[in-house]
Amino acid sequence: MKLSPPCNLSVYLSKDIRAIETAVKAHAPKPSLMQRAGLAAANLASQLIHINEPILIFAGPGDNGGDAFEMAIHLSQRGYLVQIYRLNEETQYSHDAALSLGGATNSAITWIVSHEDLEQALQSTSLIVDGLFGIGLNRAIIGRAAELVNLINQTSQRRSIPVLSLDIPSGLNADTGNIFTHTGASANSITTTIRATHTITFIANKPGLFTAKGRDFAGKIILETLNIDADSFPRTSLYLNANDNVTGLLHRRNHDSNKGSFGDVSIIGGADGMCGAAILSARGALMSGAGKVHVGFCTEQTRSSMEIDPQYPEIMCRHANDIEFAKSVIAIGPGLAHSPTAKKLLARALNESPCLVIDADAINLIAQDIQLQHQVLKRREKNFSTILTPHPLEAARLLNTDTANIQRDRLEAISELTDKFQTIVILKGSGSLISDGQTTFINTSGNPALATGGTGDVLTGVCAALLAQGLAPIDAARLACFVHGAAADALVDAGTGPIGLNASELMPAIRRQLNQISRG
Ligand SMILES: NC(=O)C1=CN([C@@H]2O[C@H](COP(=O)(O)OP(=O)(O)OC[C@H]3O[C@@H](n4cnc5c(N)ncnc54)[C@H](O)[C@@H]3O)[C@@H](O)[C@H]2O)[C@@H](O)CC1
Ligand SMILES: [K+]
Repeated sequence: MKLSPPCNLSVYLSKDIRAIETAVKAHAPKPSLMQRAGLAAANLASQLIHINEPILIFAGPGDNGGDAFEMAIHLSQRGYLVQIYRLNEETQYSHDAALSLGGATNSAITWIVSHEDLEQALQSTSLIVDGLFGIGLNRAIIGRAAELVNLINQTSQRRSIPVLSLDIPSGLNADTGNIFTHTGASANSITTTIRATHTITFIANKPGLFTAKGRDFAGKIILETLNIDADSFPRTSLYLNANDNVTGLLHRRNHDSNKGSFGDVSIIGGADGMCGAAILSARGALMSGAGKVHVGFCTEQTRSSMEIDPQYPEIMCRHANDIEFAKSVIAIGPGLAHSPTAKKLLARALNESPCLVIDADAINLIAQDIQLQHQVLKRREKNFSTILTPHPLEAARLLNTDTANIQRDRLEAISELTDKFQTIVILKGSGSLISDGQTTFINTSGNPALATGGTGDVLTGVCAALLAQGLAPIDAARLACFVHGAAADALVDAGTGPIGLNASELMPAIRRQLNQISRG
């Protein structure tokens, strides 16, 4: 993969961003990063609202507030009616922020002090700017700051006006995408965060904007690298998974092809009463271009529980025992259940299948059985490819913890999973993570329409089909996640969802995405 930082898909933790800031301050101090950030934010605001419209800017006690002052200076020079509300006026500003405050004080800006004036400004403003806290936030927002956050959120919702967050929505953890939480005397947890319509993020993308709660609070994300020289960016092992870096993973097909050119996929699962999950995976594989697709049903009888998939007779139905595990890409788990037969089939797949996707009940069986875990590890020694696709609860089972602990820091969780199992892992959820243990990608497509039964089974089928078409396992996992999410996005844009979108409707849309990408 040709990706080297800085590019608009690179992602950095806040400690790395601090290091970049330090390097820039040493080598290219002028204009200051705060001045550059303020100018970039003013340019964006100018696109969001018309000249002469009022803007209400909230400035916090740190350098995020400094960015806000710089922005205010530019906007007032351009003729906007700028009003600023400062949190914590006795604060000890940094050198840069104090300079910016000085500049703002000498500009034609209205400083709001009283509660009445603030109420009035909230009623009349066309844009709210959140410069309260950035990557320096280190605890939950409480007290007056929390009141302001709630006022901002309520006003923007009631009046349908945009909220532009500077760097990151105040309250969001830039590294994890979680909201800082405070447990008060009543033991009730307080979580307070700005719900932005736009976030202009400075220097580099932060993971917290794209995973966990980030996508719900950041709105549209605009990256401003502030003209920082490429040499100031360290190497990163964290990237976004987006259209720009998945295009090209799936090649245009040669005319001189046959069904053998695109590989065989066999889905192992569909125990009695759970055929649907395996069928959805098989259809997902078929619609994603696999040459031949089998389902091996894991039933207690010797015969397959279904003779045929009536809607897609192309899918060949067998008993799982009749599948040749070494000869096709195997996806095991959807509807597999926990029977002794299921366990035997999983042990066989781990031992024999060079290319394996492990999902659902197969993950749960592995979580409960140390012997199966050893078998997963042995696959690496044999140079076999393996993709594990847990959702947060399955991930928690694999790591002997609970879902909250997985979601607390999803990047840390996926790193533990790749370390423990030495496989490629897709940690599903908002901002799915994909990692091979060396490089981690945060998926940027998808929406809540995917939060319905069966979509995970489809994803498994898509992964398997892409492996069967010869993609490297990490590329298959990345492309599968991207098209799965992009298909849901396209359907929602067309009005099919988010409410009521189902897994079956997703598959034709995935097929369209794959065809677009292979042409692109
Ligand atoms: N350092 C730099 O060179 C640059 C910084 N920039 C901006 O500066 C931001 C980081 O600035 P800072 O490190 O000053 O941090 P912040 O502006 O995020 O705020 C931290 C300040 O708030 C206080 N604080 C933290 N949590 C609090 C809470 N829950 N309630 C009340 N007070 C709390 C801290 O004690 C500190 O004074 C970035 O996000 C970005 O917006 C940009 O100007 C680009 C350059
Ligand atoms: K902010």
